[in-house]
Amino acid sequence: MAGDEPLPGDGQRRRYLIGYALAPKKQQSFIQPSLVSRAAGRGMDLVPVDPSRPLPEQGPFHLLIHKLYGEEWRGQLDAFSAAHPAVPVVDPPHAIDRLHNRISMLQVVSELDVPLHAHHHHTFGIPSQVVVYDAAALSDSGLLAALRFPLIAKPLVADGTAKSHKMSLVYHREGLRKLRPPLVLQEFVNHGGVIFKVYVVGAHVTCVKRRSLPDVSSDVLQDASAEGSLSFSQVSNLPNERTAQEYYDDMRLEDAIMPPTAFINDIAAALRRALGLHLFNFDMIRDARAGDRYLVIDINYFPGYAKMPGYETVLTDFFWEMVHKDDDTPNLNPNPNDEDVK
Ligand SMILES: Nc1ncnc2c1ncn2[C@@H]1O[C@H](COP(=O)(O)OP(=O)(O)OP(=O)(O)O)[C@@H](O)[C@H]1O
Ligand SMILES: O=P(O)(O)O[C@H]1[C@H](O)[C@@H](O)[C@H](OP(=O)(O)O)[C@@H](OP(=O)(O)O)[C@H]1O
Ligand SMILES: [Mg+2]
Ligand SMILES: [Mg+2]
Repeated sequence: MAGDEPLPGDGQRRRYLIGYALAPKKQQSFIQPSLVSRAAGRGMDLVPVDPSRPLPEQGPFHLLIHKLYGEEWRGQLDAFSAAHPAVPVVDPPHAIDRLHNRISMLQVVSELDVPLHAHHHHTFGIPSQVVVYDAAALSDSGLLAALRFPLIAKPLVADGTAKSHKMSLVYHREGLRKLRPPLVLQEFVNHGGVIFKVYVVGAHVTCVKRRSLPDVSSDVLQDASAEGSLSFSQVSNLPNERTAQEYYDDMRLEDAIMPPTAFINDIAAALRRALGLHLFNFDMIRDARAGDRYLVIDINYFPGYAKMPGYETVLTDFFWEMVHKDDDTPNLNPNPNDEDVK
């Protein structure tokens, strides 16, 4: 079995097998040779899991990481956990489910318990939003009364498909007609064209700045002849081609001041506890109307970690912690003859 074979010159060291079950695109971006070799250097072998084959035929694993959906896969994971309760599965499907709906995703943020007194005048929350299940509701003025234009229309379901990332910026009521429910209508909040992406890997937290949508001026909102809406997709993930406007945006990106580290860390830790997840990121914007107020607008399961600085080290440390979770003496060399799965 691959994971039980000692490497040449590594005879004294126990090896650990980490199974990953990822869609081909995710596998390509996440499983970089630099990550594989760093993990291997610490005794952990990353091996692909074939979701179409029974898990017991593969492994034995000391840790499973995954970003796959569907009943069949879920059944596989449930059976695996029942047979090997001590082997961590990162993360439990029921906990990931909450991030597949843009209402339940942000509900967690509104219920977070973070001791804000520790952060002076920094506060956080979510933008005002309503869920729309059918087209008739789009002309219900009662439903929209609680919201101020411009709005962002987001597909209710966030399941990783291209469709789930297709958004529209809606300037006035007329622009609502083109929309296809089920969706979330969320207030667009001006934030200086910069978002803060906070990557969480277990206890590790990294915040990076990314380009976002530019602010909407009151002129645009008052221009009745302008288009009622504008469609876009994954603005914070666009390729690096630069127009003149984008050069300008990048200058603003460099100038943008990061939120205080302790503030971000406290939100991340509280989210991690509330969600019961180890691997996710969240997007935060700074409300331009109230300088120290931050709004969480999106949470993603198992995001593009390869874009995070130093991802190999961070992920390798995380894997190490997970495979040694139940050890009494985590930093000592384990018994080389102990080949059992924990
Ligand atoms: N309420 C808002 N106010 C202002 N800008 C917003 C708001 N919501 C979203 N945006 C902008 O739209 C972008 C896309 O929104 P969101 O992050 O919800 O979509 P997503 O497709 O889930 O993104 P990701 O690729 O991170 O999964 C954000 O990165 C941000 O630039
Ligand atoms: O399409 P789904 O399964 O929802 O996942 C995406 C997330 O929504 C994005 O947030 C990831 O990009 P960022 O890591 O830049 O947030 C994005 O990263 P990737 O495209 O590099 O894998 C994806 O993880
Ligand atoms: Mg986002
Ligand atoms: Mg998202």
